[in-house]
Amino acid sequence: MRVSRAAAVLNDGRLLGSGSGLRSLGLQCRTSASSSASRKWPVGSRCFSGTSTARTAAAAAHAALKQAQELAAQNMTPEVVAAKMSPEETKRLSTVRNIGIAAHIDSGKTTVTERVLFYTGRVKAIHEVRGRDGVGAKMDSMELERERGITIQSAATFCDWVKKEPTGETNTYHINLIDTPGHIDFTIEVERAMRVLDGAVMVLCAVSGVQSQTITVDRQMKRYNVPRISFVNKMDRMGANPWKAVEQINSKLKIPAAAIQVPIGSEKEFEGVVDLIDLKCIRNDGQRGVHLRVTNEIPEDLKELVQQKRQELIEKLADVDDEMAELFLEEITPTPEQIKAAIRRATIALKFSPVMMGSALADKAVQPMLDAVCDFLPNPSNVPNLALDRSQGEAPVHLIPYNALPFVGLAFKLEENPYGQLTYIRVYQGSLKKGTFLFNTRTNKKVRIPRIVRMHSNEMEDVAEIGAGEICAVFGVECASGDTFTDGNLPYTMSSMFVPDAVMSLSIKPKRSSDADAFSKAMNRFQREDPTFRLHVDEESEETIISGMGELHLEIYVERLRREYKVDCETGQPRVAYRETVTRHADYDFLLKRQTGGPGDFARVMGYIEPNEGKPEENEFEEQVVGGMIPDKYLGACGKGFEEACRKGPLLGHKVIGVRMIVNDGQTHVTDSSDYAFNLATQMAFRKAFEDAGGQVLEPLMKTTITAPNEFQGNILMLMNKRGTIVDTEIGADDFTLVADCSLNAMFGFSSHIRAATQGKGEFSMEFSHYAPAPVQLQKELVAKYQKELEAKRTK
Ligand SMILES: Nc1nc2c(ncn2[C@@H]2O[C@H](COP(=O)(O)OP(=O)(O)OP(=O)(O)O)[C@@H](O)[C@H]2O)c(=O)[nH]1
Repeated sequence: MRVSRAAAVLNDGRLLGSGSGLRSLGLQCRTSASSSASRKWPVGSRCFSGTSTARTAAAAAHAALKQAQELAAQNMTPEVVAAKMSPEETKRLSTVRNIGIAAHIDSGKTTVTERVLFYTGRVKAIHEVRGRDGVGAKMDSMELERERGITIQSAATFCDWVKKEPTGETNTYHINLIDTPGHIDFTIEVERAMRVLDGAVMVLCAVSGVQSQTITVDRQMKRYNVPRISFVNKMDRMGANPWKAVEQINSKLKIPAAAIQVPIGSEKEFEGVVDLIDLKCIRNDGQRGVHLRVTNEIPEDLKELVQQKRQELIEKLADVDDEMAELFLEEITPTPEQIKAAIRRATIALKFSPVMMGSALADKAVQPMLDAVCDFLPNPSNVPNLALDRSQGEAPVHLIPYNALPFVGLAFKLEENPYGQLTYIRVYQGSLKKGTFLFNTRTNKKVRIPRIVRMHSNEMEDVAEIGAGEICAVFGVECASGDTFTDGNLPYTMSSMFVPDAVMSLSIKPKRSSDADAFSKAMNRFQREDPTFRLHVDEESEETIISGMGELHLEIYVERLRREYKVDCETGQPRVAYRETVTRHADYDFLLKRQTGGPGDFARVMGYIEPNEGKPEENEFEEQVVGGMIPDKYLGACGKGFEEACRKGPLLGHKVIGVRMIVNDGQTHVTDSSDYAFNLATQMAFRKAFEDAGGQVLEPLMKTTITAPNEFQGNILMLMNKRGTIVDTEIGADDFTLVADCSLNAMFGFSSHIRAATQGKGEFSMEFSHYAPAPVQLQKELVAKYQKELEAKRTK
């Protein structure tokens, strides 16, 4: 028997399944295989019976299930899926876009989104981020966001874009849009957006180009195979250079990219763009640039550049697209339609990113970017979406965004608002009607959907039904972030998103004891909404500890407590989330024998602990007892004892990871043995063996990306030598990028060091990479401090 429960509990916060299995099957997957053991579901086991209406419903459900499984059983490309859909479905889906806007901090995501909402008629007036009118951008609805001018939570909205096609006809595209935060501390917001979106607009600053956080966002887009177009914003700024951004997308992000526009004028004189595909000039006119003035006359001084950049675009496309390569080899000049089709194919195939440019703040060239969203980003049927069929050993199956098929959706975000709990759902298959029942595949519970809304930042619009491939929010549904919902007939589950481990913690307590209720209410809510925010009570110090992705992340929650719940808190110093592990094999033989009058406690456990080879962040418990020396009924208690011991390591009281514990022998007593005794004996045996097995403190290493002008390279190298291991450097024409694995401990206060070393021109971003042994001296100091604290408590 293999008890894997310990691993499941201890690995909270890790990637829920890796997806590599699917990839190795040759499937381009956007999901990852869940590793959880599956209960086998008999297909169609939830049958209707009784009335004839019910029987008709049962027959319909059965037919739909069969159709879904037949379609899913074929290894379909999105084209085949599209061919199977009715013309009405194909038409509906062809105009749906689910997109995210993601970028480095302050690149202008929110400002761009505000223009998108204005030009699509979603908002009547434009309000700027930290604008003088004091209103703030629509998508930064939280008071804190407006005050600080940063996005903390991703916000969803939708709008309709009426696109003029080259033929003169118009098509209305329905765009679901998510504006995501730029700060790494709120990275979970980007992760969950990427998990459910079909495409993205990557915004870059025309002066800074690819920045440290652009690289992180790029990794997230790659993790979920999200096709993207790029928008070089801030073309009105001094020093704007879109060509540097294009070069850096190619060199730093390693994505073949080419501009599809050329700027007309630059900096303060920036007027608009020349479209390299249709060879037209596009300028904005009217208040807030609502009108587009499109002309065929290309300014004389731009003609050569336009020629050169158009040729570069065609050559780049020929590198990544077969049809374009053929035309290129035959020296045929492609038509605008052929170029557009090649860009669309290559973008959706993740081989290319078309680059546009403009200035959101100056209301210039945003509309062509919206056209590009429709032209080049996929509709929901263009990207494969997989679920796991639990009736077939979790075999991957394609979901088809077809309204008539049984429902499958993923709850990707929870949020509490004054009307109750709101759950954001991406509908992958089937449609969702108000009042219907859905089945939560994790809890096996049926839930009624009383209300469906479409979100527009913090406002909402009620709808009666939402179609396949769309995003909506529902009220009154008890669930967790990442739960799969089906109609109850499909034994499908979808994998969830990547949840990074918390790396920083601090102690917190309300200043007034009367605030305890409000405090715990707020904490419950924050934890439900944000899987990277955790809370626990330290048993020894009895302190409440919150942990998260960084100082800003925790600071924002402390501030939200004060503002939204009127709870003022005292906080301790930020602490690093260390881990503990073992370095070698050690045997144990532990006897617990206590007689304190009445029934005693007796349990003997024998075996060994060792490093969990190949799984350094997981724990595993295994029993190899022969001859029933420990009966089955106590082995479960041993497993639990191991889990409990791993929650609080012997060295520092931090979590234990990467340890395997084997129980292979033991002894019981007729009257004094119990679950309690075996649980306790295992914990004590573990603690003792931990010492013999070379216990070690691990510290989080952060993948740190630094970008700065080239002249500061020496200074940065000096800074980093003390802090970590440099894993990559890349020197561009003006600035360089350095990637290093740094100990989080060494990074406290790093922002002021980097500012001093680069005259404020350098910047950095950090994300958790892995755990590694802490320096020996630090380990000694930490252990000594912890043991002293324990001793002080014992003698108190
Ligand atoms: N000059 C210039 N400034 C811009 C432009 N777009 C945005 N800005 C300014 O850049 C700053 C940041 O803009 P935001 O839209 O908040 O950027 P963001 O990427 O959403 O920021 P975070 O979500 O906090 O990462 C604001 O002061 C904007 O007014 C632009 O096209 N030109």
